[in-house]
Amino acid sequence: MNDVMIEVAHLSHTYTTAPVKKKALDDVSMQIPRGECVAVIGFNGSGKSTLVQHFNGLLRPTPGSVRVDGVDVGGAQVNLRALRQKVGMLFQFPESQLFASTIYQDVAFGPQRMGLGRHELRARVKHALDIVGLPLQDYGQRSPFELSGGQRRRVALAGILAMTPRVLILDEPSVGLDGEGRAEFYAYLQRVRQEQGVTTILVSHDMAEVAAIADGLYVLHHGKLVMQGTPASVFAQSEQLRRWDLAAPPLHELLAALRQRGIALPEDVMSVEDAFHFLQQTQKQKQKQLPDVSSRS
Ligand SMILES: Nc1ncnc2c1ncn2[C@@H]1O[C@H](COP(=O)(O)OP(=O)(O)OP(=O)(O)O)[C@@H](O)[C@H]1O
Repeated sequence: MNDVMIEVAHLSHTYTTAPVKKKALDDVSMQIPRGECVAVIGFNGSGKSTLVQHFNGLLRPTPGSVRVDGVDVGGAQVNLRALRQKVGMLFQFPESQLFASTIYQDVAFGPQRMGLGRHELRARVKHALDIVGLPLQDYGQRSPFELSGGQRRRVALAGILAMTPRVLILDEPSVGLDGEGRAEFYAYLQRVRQEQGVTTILVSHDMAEVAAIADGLYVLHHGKLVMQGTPASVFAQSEQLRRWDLAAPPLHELLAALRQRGIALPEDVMSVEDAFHFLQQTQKQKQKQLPDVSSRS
């Protein structure tokens, strides 16, 4: 099996509907590995949403190409329905798109249109609601409108999971949630990744969030892909990021400042605990190397 889930080659996109033409993507090429969680970051208007809308066929690549699981999504033969089943997309404020009178009906809406039998449909809805922590027996017959914002967003996520996608795109999934709602949402997202091995693409402004969850980052600036790498390697470039109106999370700023002052923290040191452990080990090694003056008399 190919290790690349999404392959973008020389993709550009110009909106022609606005009063002035707008080049939103400019010759972007990238390869998103299968099963990883990656994040697309960049200042407002840098092209993040435009890029990910190419992954499920909402926008067609002209010029350039996008292949999802080996299939050219711009090809004349592409089956858009099958593509959207494979690539689930959670838009910003997805809870505003809930419409059915029960949570069951809402989550069942997508898979119902796939022509599944009643038992398979119910099993899928049950599994999806279990994953997001809203068990069918407790929540299935309730109205989504009785739930908190964070819970409603999880219902929307369950609606996508019930389609068993191989790729999950989340556009600013935590915007508008309070701290607890965010933490809960991300805990369930981690579970989705562990249980279903979906390739996850996150569009986010929240750098601490992406540092905590993503395996890899892609940085867009004025429609161009200007940097890519692990969160540690990208956030180590804090001066460069500032030029693109981005800021590394405070913890990474602190680690970068320590490195600049000569403390040789390895790149995989990503938390206060890691840094503390590393410094403690270094201290111990130094002490071992010192001559033991106490035994001399
Ligand atoms: N439908 C559209 N018609 C015309 N211009 C558009 C359209 N959608 C986006 N744009 C413009 O294309 C550029 C990229 O927009 P896009 O939404 O992809 O950026 P973004 O990085 O996702 O922004 P944000 O962080 O604000 O959501 C922006 O200048 C935007 O104004």
